[in-house]
Amino acid sequence: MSLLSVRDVAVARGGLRAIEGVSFILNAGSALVLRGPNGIGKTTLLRTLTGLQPLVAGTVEAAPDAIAYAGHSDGLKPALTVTENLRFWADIFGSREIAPALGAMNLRELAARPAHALSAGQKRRLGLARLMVTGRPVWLLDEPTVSLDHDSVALLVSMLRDHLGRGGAAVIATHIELGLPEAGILELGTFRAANLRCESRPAGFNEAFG
Ligand SMILES: Nc1ncnc2c1ncn2[C@@H]1O[C@H](COP(=O)(O)OP(=O)(O)OP(=O)(O)O)[C@@H](O)[C@H]1O
Repeated sequence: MSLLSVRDVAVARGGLRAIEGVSFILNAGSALVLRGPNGIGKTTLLRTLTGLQPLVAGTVEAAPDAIAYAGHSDGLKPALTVTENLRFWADIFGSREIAPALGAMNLRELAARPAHALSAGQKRRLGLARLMVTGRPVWLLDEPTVSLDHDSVALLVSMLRDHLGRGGAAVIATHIELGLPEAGILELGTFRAANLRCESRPAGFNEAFG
């Protein structure tokens, strides 16, 4: 089942076209890693897919309220504790429980600590745990490993795998090797990008279709 369909998309930032010709289909259980040099337009593409800025060209199809975005900012409420932050977002998204999210990113021991008193990596873990309480199937992640130590990157990958295993999907912009070999890879170059179809398959599944 296709969760996100991106066809011949072009995006722009600051009035300048960043990239164009981006096409991929993301099916349930699949992940796509966006790669490319600084400034090529990975953030711009994710922001556009999320709906934070308009498309320059092309089409993006996803079910209503299917997308959860984790950008560079963790989007935390500094005065609220870890638990209260997750409860806040759970209430917004209509989720019932936050315990799995606390566990997934190893936040139980920090549950009562205000977000302003967390380290950078701990804040990032909380920001990522928020994805789980959205209940949304398509996660768009912009440099999710920033500030994370080795063990926390492993937690993120484990959380991603669980999400994919439950029929979710993810697009991840990252400069590091995540250790998620089942993910497709989209290399972004100036004004062009490879076309991909990402399906739920056990191993690497890059497949050109355009
Ligand atoms: N607020 C802004 N106003 C104008 N131009 C911007 C703005 N933010 C980014 N840009 C420009 O848009 C282009 C794409 O930036 P973008 O942040 O999407 O790149 P990126 O691939 O995510 O980079 P990085 O790997 O450094 O995170 C760059 O040339 C950048 O200078």
